[in-house]
Amino acid sequence: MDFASYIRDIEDFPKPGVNFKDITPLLNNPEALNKACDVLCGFASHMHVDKVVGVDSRGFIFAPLIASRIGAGFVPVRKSGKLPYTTISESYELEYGSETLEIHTDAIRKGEKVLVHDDVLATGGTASAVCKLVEKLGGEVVQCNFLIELTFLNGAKKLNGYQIEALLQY
Ligand SMILES: O=P(O)(O)OC[C@H]1O[C@H](OP(=O)(O)OP(=O)(O)O)[C@H](O)[C@@H]1O
Ligand SMILES: Nc1ncnc2[nH]cnc12
Repeated sequence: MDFASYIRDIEDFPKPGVNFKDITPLLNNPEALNKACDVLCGFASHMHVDKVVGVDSRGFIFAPLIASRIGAGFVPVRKSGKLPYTTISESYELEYGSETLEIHTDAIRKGEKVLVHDDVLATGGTASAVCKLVEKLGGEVVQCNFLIELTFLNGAKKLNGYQIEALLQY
């Protein structure tokens, strides 16, 4: 399937100079949505995964679908102030700003195998902050998987040592 034909480029969003990859046309098409989910699950078919961590907010679209299909639990990592129970946090820089992410302290147990999912890997700031949160709780990141990797922003370098998979690379 030509997944790239379902990704729309939006120039200068959310800031001048950023070419935003809009995934909503892919989500809007039932066949593309289902097949994209198949591929993302396929990336993890050879490994045991206890938890799939999805990143607020676009990471929440596929992460629970992947978790449900592969028989893992889903863990939301949220922007600060949104999670109600005890949290730990990490601050980071991303392609167009800076943010703080939080995770519930009881979301991952020591030794659990964790798949980190997000829609886009750009500079890698977000995903590397998520990996730090998982590891602070004693989890082992077995894969970071994305719908889209923007290779020219070198996010993979920031995730050095982690297995990275992406459905589409630009
Ligand atoms: O690799 P990076 O440079 O860190 O960028 C990638 C992150 O940027 C986007 O999230 P954003 O913070 O825009 O939030 P959203 O999902 O709520 O739109 C995207 O969904 C990733 O989480
Ligand atoms: N260029 C981009 N398009 C969509 N999401 C992003 N997150 C960070 N950079 C992005």
